[in-house]
Amino acid sequence: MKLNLNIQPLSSWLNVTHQPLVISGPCSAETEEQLLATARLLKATGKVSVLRAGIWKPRTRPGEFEGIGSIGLEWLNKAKAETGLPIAVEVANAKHVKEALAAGVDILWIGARSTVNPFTVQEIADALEGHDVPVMIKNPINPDLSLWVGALERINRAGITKIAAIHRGFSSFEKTAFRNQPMWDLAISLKTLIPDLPILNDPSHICGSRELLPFIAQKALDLDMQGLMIEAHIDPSVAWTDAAQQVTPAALSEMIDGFVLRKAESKNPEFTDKLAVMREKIDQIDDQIFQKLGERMKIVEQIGEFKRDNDVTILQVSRWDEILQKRTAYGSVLKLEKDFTAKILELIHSESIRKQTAIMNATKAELG
Ligand SMILES: O=C(O)C(=O)C[C@]1(C(=O)O)C=C[C@@H](O)C=C1
Repeated sequence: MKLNLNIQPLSSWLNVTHQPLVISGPCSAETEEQLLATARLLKATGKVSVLRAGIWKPRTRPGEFEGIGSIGLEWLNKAKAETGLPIAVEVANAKHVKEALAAGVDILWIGARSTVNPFTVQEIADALEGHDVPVMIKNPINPDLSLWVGALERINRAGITKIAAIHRGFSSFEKTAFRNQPMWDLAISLKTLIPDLPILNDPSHICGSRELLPFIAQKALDLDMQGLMIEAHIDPSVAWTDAAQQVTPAALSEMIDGFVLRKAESKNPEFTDKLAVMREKIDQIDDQIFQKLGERMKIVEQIGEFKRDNDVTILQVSRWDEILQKRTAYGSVLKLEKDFTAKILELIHSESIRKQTAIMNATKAELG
């Protein structure tokens, strides 16, 4: 399924001065000096297209630094005047939107803790009505694609067509090396649902620590994401917020130099010919897989009828266990990941159960 949003291509509203698009700046604007010094160095790299800074910070606990507030808009404008970089800030309510628009902020973004709440997103959307400002929408903290889509729709319905999504990872109880789980599948599903939507990646919030940044940023680029938002600070060791995930402008510049830029397609005929041959093979194999799945389901239906006529239960735990063990072992011989095999088998089993349940519950009339 595709969703129809009225979206302008990123290139029509954002001047990307260096590939890939990098939006950078401190997690928080702390002082005028810190912001200006960071902005100057970022500009000097020649690799940053937009300056970002948080001035209203949604913090988990009260009493933490909650952002420098509106004065930060003046500092951002000074940085803009000096460097020529367009400026971006996070907005979380109508008051923020009004102040940011009055200050001439070039790009607004909605944070993960706001996207999660449709009331907040609607309040922001209402405040945006009649303005032609670009808006970037981070994924909600929880892995709920509909909430993310809903937020994009609300902003789009307010008449905003310069829209992008930002993938910043998802909160989870699971303890891993990441601060927020990337769950790439969700970003891929969003792109599949709204192909015109530019999606940027925010490796800083996914990683939570600067060491992992290049790996996640490269993966995002390899997944054809259209840009990166990476936090940078003149001296991350003394940053007031998110010190572990910020990098110096020099480190950012080095990281960008290390990226391998891959294009979505190649026009080289040698490449396209070989790819076409390999894709033809994939098409044939997929046809065979579906043919076999269809055949399997026919037998599952026959078993369902047989069970119904003999009053035998649908679920057969020991048989299914036997299948799981055999197929998993065979899968690993074929170098298939255990997880992958398990997911496919689970899907097949639940479809078998669905089909047999329908057969068991069919009325005599339906059976003919
Ligand atoms: O073997 C059966 O009894 C079936 O109905 C087939 C099947 C399967 O899909 O392989 C389906 C449901 C059972 O739980 C076990 C296996």
